[in-house]
Amino acid sequence: MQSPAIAHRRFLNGDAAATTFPLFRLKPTPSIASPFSVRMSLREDAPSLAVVGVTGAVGQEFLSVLSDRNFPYRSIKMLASKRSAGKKYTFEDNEYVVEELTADSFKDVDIALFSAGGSISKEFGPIATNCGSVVVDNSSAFRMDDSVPLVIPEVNPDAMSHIRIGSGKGALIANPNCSTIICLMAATPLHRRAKVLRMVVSTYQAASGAGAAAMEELELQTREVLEGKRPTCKIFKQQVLSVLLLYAFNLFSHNAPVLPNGYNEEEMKLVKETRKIWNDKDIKVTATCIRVPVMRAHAESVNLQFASPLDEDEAREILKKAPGVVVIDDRASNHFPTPLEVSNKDDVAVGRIRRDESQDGNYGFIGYLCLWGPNTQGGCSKCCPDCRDVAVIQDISFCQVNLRWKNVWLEGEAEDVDSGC
Ligand SMILES: NC(=O)C1=CN([C@@H]2O[C@H](COP(=O)(O)OP(=O)(O)OC[C@H]3O[C@@H](n4cnc5c(N)ncnc54)[C@H](OP(=O)(O)O)[C@@H]3O)[C@@H](O)[C@H]2O)C=CC1
Ligand SMILES: N[C@@H](CC(=O)OP(=O)(O)O)C(=O)O
Repeated sequence: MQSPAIAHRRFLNGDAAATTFPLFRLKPTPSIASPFSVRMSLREDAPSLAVVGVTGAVGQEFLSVLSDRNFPYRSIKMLASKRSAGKKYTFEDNEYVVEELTADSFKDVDIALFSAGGSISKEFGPIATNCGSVVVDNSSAFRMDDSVPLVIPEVNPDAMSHIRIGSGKGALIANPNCSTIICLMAATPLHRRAKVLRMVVSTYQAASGAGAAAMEELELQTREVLEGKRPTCKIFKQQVLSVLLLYAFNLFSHNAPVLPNGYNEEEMKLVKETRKIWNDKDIKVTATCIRVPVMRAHAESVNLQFASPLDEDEAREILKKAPGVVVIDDRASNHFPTPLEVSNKDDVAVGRIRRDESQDGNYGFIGYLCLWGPNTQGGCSKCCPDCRDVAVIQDISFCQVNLRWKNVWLEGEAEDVDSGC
């Protein structure tokens, strides 16, 4: 049996020889470059970037999206732990050496994309902003900090409208949890029309959300089980007793720690982050998060209760027009979103759209969402030279690389600020 290509490896294995991008591409329809298209990503007038956690699943996805979007940059620093220092990657025909992340890493860095875990963000995020970098942080470290915007570009871009890249003034932008992003990408357009009072979410989360090691373990365990071998279990453990969990051919409650109220942290992120992003402390949200043996692309069932009636057909039309959302909802052929179908696609796919018959009138709605990784809706990361919208990277699913910073880059003159670096 041939090994399925795991896209997170596309820049990995760079130890000895430089790795050429891309090792694996899962894009169903490879784009055919127009004879007139000119790659303009590497350019002197573009921001300098740093990717913190570049060797990880999310970091690799950052690189992939930067490349796919033709994101403009004048330089990229590839940063990871001491373990990875010295690894070489080839990205867009240039060779890079992974550097150890240190307090000196952010000199002259305009945009720092962080995906090395919460503790690294807590330690190095402020260092980077003091150096004048705009940090897009994928961890949960600053999400609930009142002074830090928690942004889904399609939902609440205004929350970061005051931030300017290249101004010399650093800033932090937090990326929501992947399950929150998926849910709100679809629920927000409906919320704007009929006001959501209550939301019940059940998730089916892929291995990718747990990092590169979990993806590798799922693949390995699957092989071992099929070959009749004892499966290797290292990644997922039960809380307290540390009993190891078999992931292949199984599913279990999300591996995030369970809190005293019985919810796990992943579930409570959905609750708290929704309130912050919608700026609505009264919104009622309840969630159940489950890890399923799918390599990538999270799925969710979302049940909404509205303040005003909303007709099913109108809901479908709203979703069809929603930025970053695609409707796959063919009842006749039982064709709805699947993780495999959305893998490597940009949009949140929504299907199973139907009135909730357990609620009176048209006040209830059920949908099923599926999403993989990068989500840029009409993002200007294509970067025509006069384009003033620049993509923003944000993390969706395991990468949630959804870079759409409205009017952040190329706006205003850089101020002469002493960054202290
Ligand atoms: N917003 C969201 O929904 C999601 C956010 N995330 C965030 O991204 C983080 C990374 O996820 P993922 O890529 O899946 O994890 P991986 O385990 O695949 O990668 C971890 C990365 O962090 C780096 N790292 C670890 N320790 C250090 C250190 N001391 N100094 C510098 N770099 C270090 C690793 O480098 P090395 O290879 O050298 O060890 C590696 O590049 C998560 O911890 C989470 O905070 C992840 C998934 C979803
Ligand atoms: N949401 C990821 C875990 C994660 O990294 O979440 P967060 O970004 O909130 O730390 C998952 O699928 O498990």
